[in-house]
Amino acid sequence: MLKQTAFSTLSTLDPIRDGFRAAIARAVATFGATSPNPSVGCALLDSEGRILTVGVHPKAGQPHAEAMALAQARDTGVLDQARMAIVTLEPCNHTGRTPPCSEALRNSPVEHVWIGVADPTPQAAGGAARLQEMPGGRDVTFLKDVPELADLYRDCRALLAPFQSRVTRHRPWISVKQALDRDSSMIPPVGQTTFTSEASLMLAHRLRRATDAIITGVGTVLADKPRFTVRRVQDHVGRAKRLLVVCDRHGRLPADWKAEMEQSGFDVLTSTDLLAVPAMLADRGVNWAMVEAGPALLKTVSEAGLWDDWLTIRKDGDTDHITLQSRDESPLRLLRENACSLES
Ligand SMILES: NC(=O)C1=CN([C@@H]2O[C@H](COP(=O)(O)OP(=O)(O)OC[C@H]3O[C@@H](n4cnc5c(N)ncnc54)[C@H](OP(=O)(O)O)[C@@H]3O)[C@@H](O)[C@H]2O)C=CC1
Ligand SMILES: Nc1c(N[C@@H]2O[C@H](COP(=O)(O)O)[C@@H](O)[C@H]2O)[nH]c(=O)[nH]c1=O
Repeated sequence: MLKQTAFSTLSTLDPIRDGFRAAIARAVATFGATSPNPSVGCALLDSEGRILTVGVHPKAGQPHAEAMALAQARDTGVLDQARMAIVTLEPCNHTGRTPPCSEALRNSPVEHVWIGVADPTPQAAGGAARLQEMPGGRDVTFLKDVPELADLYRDCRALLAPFQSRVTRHRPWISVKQALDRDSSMIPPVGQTTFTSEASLMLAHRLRRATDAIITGVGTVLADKPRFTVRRVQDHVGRAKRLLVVCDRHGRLPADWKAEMEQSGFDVLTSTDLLAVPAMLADRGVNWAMVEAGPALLKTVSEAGLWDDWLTIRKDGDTDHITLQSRDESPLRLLRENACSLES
């Protein structure tokens, strides 16, 4: 049952749940497009809990999710019906590249703001307090205070995890994707660079789309001459250049392959020290990086605890057996669970 407020006409949390689900699903599709900013979604609901519109932050420098949702509602003539805003991240309270979302919501008919997670940056935090400030204050509820919506709180943390990782740990969220053949070998048959199923490759390409950087080893480059492009799913239109870090201690990286990769939209960097790569990527605004490397580099990644989630795709008959080792707030779990929203 909802806490009764002067304006609350809802008798269940279902519309709030649906609003968060829609905002999260749409925001998941922006993974890989927003860095150095986070992926954020905002749903506007009317007094009956019907979703009026869902907005996302499409790209750094463009409007935030709240501003997008309010603009969409205005453009479609439903803004005056908006009573609740559901945002996966606390509305910002500062003038950055765009004006504060706390003010935009205060200037709207929205009476109640539901917030997924608090903003982890000191510059942007304070939006909830500003929304509640009298006179003209709005009701604010944080998901962490609603035990019935704990699953959505977890999903909002997963949505923010790449950004949160960069700003609080100065390293991107790091996802490993490892394909294993039936005999547990990572080495593809002669003449091939991959051996997993079409569905698994689709997931691998979704992960490429969602991440800002790929970390690989020079052994993989020499063996496979991989393309590392996003092919099986539609990539973000006009996305920033993706980074490719090749761990290479002895300058073995072929110059012609590097030039080809740069032509196909990568910024290619080399590193002689894998352990220094996370901070180097964070310096460049990378929120989420994936590792596509052979057994030698993966051994160090594992031993150094340099990963946040680890996807193992094991060939198993005609299908593959996929396991994900991760913490609660894994964005890769969220990506898998919301796969259909990526194709829309
Ligand atoms: N199944 C799968 O998921 C995948 C399979 N593969 C397969 O793996 C094989 C290649 O594996 P492998 O030879 O192990 O290649 P890797 O991609 O693991 O690259 C190994 C190289 O990385 C460099 N390196 C290792 N540790 C560090 C470190 N701490 N800092 C900096 N550089 C480091 C070393 O370069 P240096 O020699 O300069 O010291 C080493 O030779 C290929 O057959 C490929 O097809 C590749 C990717 C994924
Ligand atoms: N073998 C293997 C993978 N291997 C990774 O994919 C790279 C090839 O990428 P591309 O050139 O873009 O097709 C290869 O070099 C290695 O990094 N990936 C998988 O999803 N499944 C697989 O079975």
